[in-house]
Amino acid sequence: MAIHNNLLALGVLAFIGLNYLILKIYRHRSHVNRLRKQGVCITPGWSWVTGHLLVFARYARKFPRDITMAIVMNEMCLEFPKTETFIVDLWPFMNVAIMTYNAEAGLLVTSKYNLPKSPTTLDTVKAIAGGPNILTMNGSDWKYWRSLLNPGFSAASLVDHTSFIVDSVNVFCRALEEKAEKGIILLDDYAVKLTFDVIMKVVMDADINYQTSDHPFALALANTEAAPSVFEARKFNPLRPIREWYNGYKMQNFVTKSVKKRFEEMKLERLVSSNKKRTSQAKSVVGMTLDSYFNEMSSKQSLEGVELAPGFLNVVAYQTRMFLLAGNDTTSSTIVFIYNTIARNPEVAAQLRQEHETVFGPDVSTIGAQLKAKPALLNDCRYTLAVIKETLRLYPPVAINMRAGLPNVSIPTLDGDKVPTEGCSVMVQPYAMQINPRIWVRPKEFLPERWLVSSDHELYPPPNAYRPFDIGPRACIGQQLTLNEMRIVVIMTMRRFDIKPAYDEFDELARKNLGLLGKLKRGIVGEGIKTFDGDRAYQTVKTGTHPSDSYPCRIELLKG
Ligand code: HEM
Repeated sequence: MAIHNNLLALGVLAFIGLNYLILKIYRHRSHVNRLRKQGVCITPGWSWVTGHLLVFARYARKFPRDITMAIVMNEMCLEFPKTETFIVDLWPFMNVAIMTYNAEAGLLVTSKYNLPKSPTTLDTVKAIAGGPNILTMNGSDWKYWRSLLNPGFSAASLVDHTSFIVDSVNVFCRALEEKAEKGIILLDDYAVKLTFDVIMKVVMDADINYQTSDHPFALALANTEAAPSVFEARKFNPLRPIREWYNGYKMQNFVTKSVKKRFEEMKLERLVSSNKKRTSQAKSVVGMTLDSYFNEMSSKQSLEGVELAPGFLNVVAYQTRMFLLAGNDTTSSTIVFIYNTIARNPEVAAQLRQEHETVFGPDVSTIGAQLKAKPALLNDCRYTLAVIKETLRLYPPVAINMRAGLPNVSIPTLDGDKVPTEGCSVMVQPYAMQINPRIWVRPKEFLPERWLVSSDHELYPPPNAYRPFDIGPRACIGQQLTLNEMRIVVIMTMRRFDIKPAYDEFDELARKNLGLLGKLKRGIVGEGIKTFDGDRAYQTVKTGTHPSDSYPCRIELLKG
C-alpha cells in the first residue's frame, strides 16, 4: 500500500513537472512566434519544439568541437548581411536573443541606452566570482564600485605598475630561455602564469610567483569552467556542480583570509600614523576597497576593536575573484595569439624588431631597466600597439557582450526595421562586427597598418566597429593596464625569441599515443575538424578564452 501511495505521489509530481515544462516552453516559443509575426528578422529553421537548437547544431558541425560559441554565431551572422540584427532562439540554454553585429546598433545598446547587464551574466561567472560583482551589477551598486575602483586604473597608477610587470616578464623570459631549443612547450600555460602573477599584484598586491611555483587559488580557478561551449558534453557532467562548489570554496577561503590579513595591516598602519584618510596599501583593488571602508566609518569611531563586516567581506571577495578572472585569460590568450599572428606574418616580426631597436637601442638586456626608468617609452612603440590592436580585432577574447532588453527600447536593423528588446537578451557580437566585410576593408587580413594610417585612408577603421573592450560606461576598466602589459611582453621578447607553432608535431605525437579506445573512436567518428579559417590555432573556452590545445610551439633563441 505504502509503495502504491509513493508511486502515485511520484506520478503526480512528474505530471505537474511535465505540465510546468510544457507551459514554460509554450510561453517562451510564443514570444518568438509573436516577434516572427511582427516581421522581425529571425534565423530560418525555427521550430515550436526545438527553437533553433538543431539549426545551431548544424552550424556548429562545420567547426572544431571545442571552438568558442562566438565563431559559430559569426557564421549565423553572415546569413543576415541586409539587417545585421536578428533573432535566435536557443532556449533553454539562453533567453530569446537579439544578435547584432551592426556598429550603430551596438553603440545604442551599450552607450546610448546602456542596457542593464543580463542576469545570465551572473549565471555565467558565478562559479568563478561567487556572487554579484562589478561585471554583473547594475544601477547604483555598479556606480559605487566603478567610481571607487576607477582611480586605481588611472594613467598615474598604471605607471606605478610598470616596474613589477617588467619583473614578471623577466621571469617569463627566463622560463622560455630554459625551454628554448629543447622541444615542444604549451605556450598558453606560460602566458597564463605570467598574467596571473601580474593580476594578483594589481588586485591583491600579492607576490605569488605562480610562474615558479603552484598556487592554490590559480589551480582552483583553472579547474572551474566559467562557460563551456554550448555543445560540449562537459556542461552536463553531474559532478560539475560539486567540483565547482569545492573550487569556489577554496577560492573564497583564500581571498577572505588574505583580505582579513590586509585589513588588519591597514588598521595598524592607520592607528600608528593616526592618518585616517589613506594608507600606503591603497593602490590595489583590495587596498582601495578597504581604504574606502575605513573612510566611511565615523571619524569618532575608534579603530581598535573594528572588524570587517561579514557581508562586506563577502562582496570584496566576489569583486576580487571577478577581477582575477577578468584580467587573466583575456590577456594571456591575446599574448599567445599575438605570437601566432607574428609567426604567420614574418614581415610583421621584422617591423616590430626594427621599432624596438630604434626605441631601445641594440642591447636587448637593457630594455627592462629602460622601461622601469621611463614607462612613457611604451608610447614610442606605435607599431607594437598596432599589432596588439589588430590581434584583438581578429581574436577578441570576450566574444559576446550580453545585455538585458527593456520595455520601449528597440534596436534598429540595417534595413530600417526595429526589433523590440523587451523580454530578450541583447547580444552584441564584437567578432562578427570587427570582420564585417560591409565596413572593413580586407577584413580577414592581419594588417597592423590600419591603426597607423590617417582617417582618409581606405584601411582606416570604421567608427564604433572595434570593440574588444566594449564601448560605453561599462567598457573594460583594465584596458589600459592590459595594453601596457602586452606591450611590455612583446617588447621584451621579440628580439630574444622566435616562437613557432608546432601543431603538426603535436598532432602526430597525439596520434601515436592514442590508446585502444581512442583508436576505436577515431575509426568510427574520424578525427573531426581541427582548423578554423585554415589555422590550427583558434579560440576555445576553458574558464576564459584559450588557444586550442594550449598552443604547442617551439622556441628558438635569437642571437643579439
Ligand atoms: C585583452 C584583455 C582584456 C579584454 C579583451 C577585456 C575585455 C572586456 C570586455 C569586453 C568587457 C565588457 C564585458 C561585458 O560587457 O560583459 C570587460 C569588462 C571588464 N573588464 Fe576587461 N578585458 C581585458 C582585460 C582586463 C583586465 C586586465 C582587467 C583587470 C584589471 C579587466 C577587468 C574588467 C572589469 C572589472 C570589467 C567590468 C567593468 C564594468 O562592468 O564596469 N579586464 N572587459
